[in-house]
Amino acid sequence: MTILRPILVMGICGTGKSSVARGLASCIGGSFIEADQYHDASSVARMRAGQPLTDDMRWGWLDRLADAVRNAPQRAVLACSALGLAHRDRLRAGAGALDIVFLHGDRALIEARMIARQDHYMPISLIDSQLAALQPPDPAAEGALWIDVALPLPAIIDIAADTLAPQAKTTGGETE
Ligand SMILES: Nc1ncnc2c1ncn2[C@@H]1O[C@H](COP(=O)(O)OP(=O)(O)O)[C@@H](O)[C@H]1O
Ligand SMILES: O=C(O)[C@H](O)[C@@H](O)[C@H](O)[C@H](O)COP(=O)(O)O
Repeated sequence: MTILRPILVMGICGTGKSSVARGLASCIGGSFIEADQYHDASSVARMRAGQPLTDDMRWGWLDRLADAVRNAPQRAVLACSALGLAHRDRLRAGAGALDIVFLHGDRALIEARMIARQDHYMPISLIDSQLAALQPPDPAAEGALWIDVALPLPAIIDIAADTLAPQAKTTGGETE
């Protein structure tokens, strides 16, 4: 039996983390984990008010996420911004080594998608602080697959599944 690494789908707000991670988990028989659901209420209120989180507000959140990844019944597929190297290191400290899908793209495109997105607490004004905090993951050192979000969602999911879980994709399951 092969031990597969959990998958982190990361990027700034509006890049499609939730959409890609949900679709990828469904495609490979993994467990989708949505980081937005692990914030405490004060963090959500702060972002809703247009204030970025500080690292002190992020550590506990990242630790809860690492627990969720470790305890996932199937291969975890985590949608989480994980903008900085220190944030990813914190996840890895609790959850072990990760495969990474890094969603990146044109700022204007991402902004347009955030404007079109309904019912989300994250204001468009936080794009700038997200970009300032972003430390793109090194493809070699961190094992990160970079995908341009200009691609259609099904194509992004296909590339990620083909690269990170080809057997699960073709067999419809992870056990072997
Ligand atoms: N590849 C894509 N092409 C077109 N629209 C997309 C794509 N990925 C995501 N979207 C849309 O963009 C918006 C932001 O996606 P979402 O998954 O909420 O991003 P994030 O979780 O990174 O904030 C949503 O309305 C989603 O339906
Ligand atoms: O989908 C989004 O818009 C983001 O994922 C957002 O909801 C997330 O909660 C923040 O990114 C907080 O975390 P950071 O400030 O560490 O990115």
